[in-house]
Amino acid sequence: MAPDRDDEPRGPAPRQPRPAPTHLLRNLWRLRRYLRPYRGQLGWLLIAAFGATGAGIAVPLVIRQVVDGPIAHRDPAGVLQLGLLALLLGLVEAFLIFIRRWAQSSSAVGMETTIRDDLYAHLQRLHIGFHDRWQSGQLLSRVTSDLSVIRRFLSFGLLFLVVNTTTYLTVVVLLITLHTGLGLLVAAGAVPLFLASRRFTRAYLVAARRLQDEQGDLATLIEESAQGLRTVKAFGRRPEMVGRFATGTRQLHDTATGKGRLLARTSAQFDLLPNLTLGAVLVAGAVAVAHGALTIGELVAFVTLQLMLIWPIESLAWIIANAQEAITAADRIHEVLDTRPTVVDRPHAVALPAPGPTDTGGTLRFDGVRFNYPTGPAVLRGIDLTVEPGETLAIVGATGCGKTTLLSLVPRLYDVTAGRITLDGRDVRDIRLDSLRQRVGVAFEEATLFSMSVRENLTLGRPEANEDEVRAALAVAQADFAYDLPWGLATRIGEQGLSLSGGQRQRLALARAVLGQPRVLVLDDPLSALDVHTEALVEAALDRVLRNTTALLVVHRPSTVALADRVALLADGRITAVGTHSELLGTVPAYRAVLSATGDADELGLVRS
Ligand SMILES: Nc1ncnc2c1ncn2[C@@H]1O[C@H](COP(=O)(O)OP(=O)(O)OP(=O)(O)O)[C@@H](O)[C@H]1O
Repeated sequence: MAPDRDDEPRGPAPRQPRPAPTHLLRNLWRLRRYLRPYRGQLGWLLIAAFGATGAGIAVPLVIRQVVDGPIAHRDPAGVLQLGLLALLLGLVEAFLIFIRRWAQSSSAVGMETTIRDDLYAHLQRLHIGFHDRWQSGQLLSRVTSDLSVIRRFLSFGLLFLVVNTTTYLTVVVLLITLHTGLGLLVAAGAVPLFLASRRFTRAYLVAARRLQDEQGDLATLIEESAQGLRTVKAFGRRPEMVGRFATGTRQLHDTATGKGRLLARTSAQFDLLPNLTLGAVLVAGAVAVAHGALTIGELVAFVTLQLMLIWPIESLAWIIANAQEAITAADRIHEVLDTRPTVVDRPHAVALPAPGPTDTGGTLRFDGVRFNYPTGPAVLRGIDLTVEPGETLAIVGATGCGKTTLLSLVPRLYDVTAGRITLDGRDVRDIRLDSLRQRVGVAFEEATLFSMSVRENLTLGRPEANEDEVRAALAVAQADFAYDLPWGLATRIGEQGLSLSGGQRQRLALARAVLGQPRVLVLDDPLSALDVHTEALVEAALDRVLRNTTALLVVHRPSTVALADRVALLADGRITAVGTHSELLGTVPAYRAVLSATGDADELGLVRS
């Protein structure tokens, strides 16, 4: 529904103003494309469903024949004949129900899988800005519980809606044919049914959406506390977290109870109605039989047929509830599917030629680059900077001045708001994203590892890397410890790499960045978690890699500045000074102030000498 929501404020789950029900229905309708591959199966499903219903409806008509014919005329052979026909109809009904259920389950699960795959692929395509704003629990609940709701509706709710409505209309028409007055009495029951359904639909829609949103909030809370478990325990905040969770579950409980009560109230009304009309029909039917306006066989057939209306009417509340949940779930899913990725290939974007073995880094240039996050003030207000091929440029600046942001623009995790960044003279937006990201190796301060093997983590961006390249990358990052893990590089590391130390994670992330010698390296304080000794070893090894690579390096510690050929000072969204470390140390007091705030005087002196 919302086409692109980049302008929305950052915050908890993006919540939508309540859209009109017709608008919501459209989102459910749009999912019909997922039904297309199952057209054949669905055709069989409908034929089987209608056939089974037809066989069921025919049984009371056979009963009428039995009562008014062979039984009235004491003809045992006729009873046997019609009895066998009723049995046959019963068998046909059972067989068709089996076919329906079989077609139903395989097509519904298939559709759910396809939508889930599409949703996940779309989430991967979406820009970082989208993920900044959306709680992961809200995404998780969409990919899991919302899709299950839709599957339930497509496999049961929708089918029963069609079959039960058809059954209802067919039976009512048959009842009117059998006896107009009694038939119209039954048909009149549709009016209160319609009014109650309308009221229920409106209220249930709101409750269903609220429950789904709250489930998403709770999933976020679980995910956050699982990830931050160490912090929570270390600060002794367990009771608070348990309290927060209890508040969330209480809220969810109240909404679910309210929703359940709404359904129970309406179901009771729907249960009452067919029984009231049945009572009225029995009394009026007996009178009609007494006056000879109806045969006993017709009354038996009438009542048996009327009994067939009980399930369609009683199940109506459940079907409406299921449909409302599916409508809101489809709406929530389209909130994601309708968000267009903003960082995409431009129409004429080109792939860069494959780098040769003797290639060195390319020229990286920032040209009047400005950037602000959608909801914040300008972070970068006009950056002009050139990093020559093979040069290493360190970015130094006070905390929060925009160093990480500046680095994120190179592999296009975000796009510049104004100005441009070029690689060998070509705007990075004119380079195909996959090609650009192959050329640019990245390691951020927060080393993100996935719950897969060490090797898979290392070769994430370069699955084709061979054993020697992996070994070389691990050597640069001083991460040979990976070979000593229980299963070597095949060792599966826990979620977020939590089974490793911070320094080990950081070294693996650095190895991943340098794997395959990318032309441009973007490193955000890549050595911050290392001890002084390991840092020195990594620096020595990294120094060799950096000679052939254009590198942009965020540096907090003076010791890491040693890796850089030149340093740029970032302040107030601009580059206020560029030079060698010793030049800036001698001539720019702001530079010295920033570095002395992060490193000790000895370190400063060490680098100066
Ligand atoms: N995803 C985001 N959405 C909105 N604002 C953000 C986002 N990420 C960072 N910011 C803001 O942008 C500014 C620059 O952040 P950035 O992380 O680039 O600074 P930094 O210089 O790398 O900080 P540090 O040295 O502490 O790592 C900060 O004011 C921060 O609050």
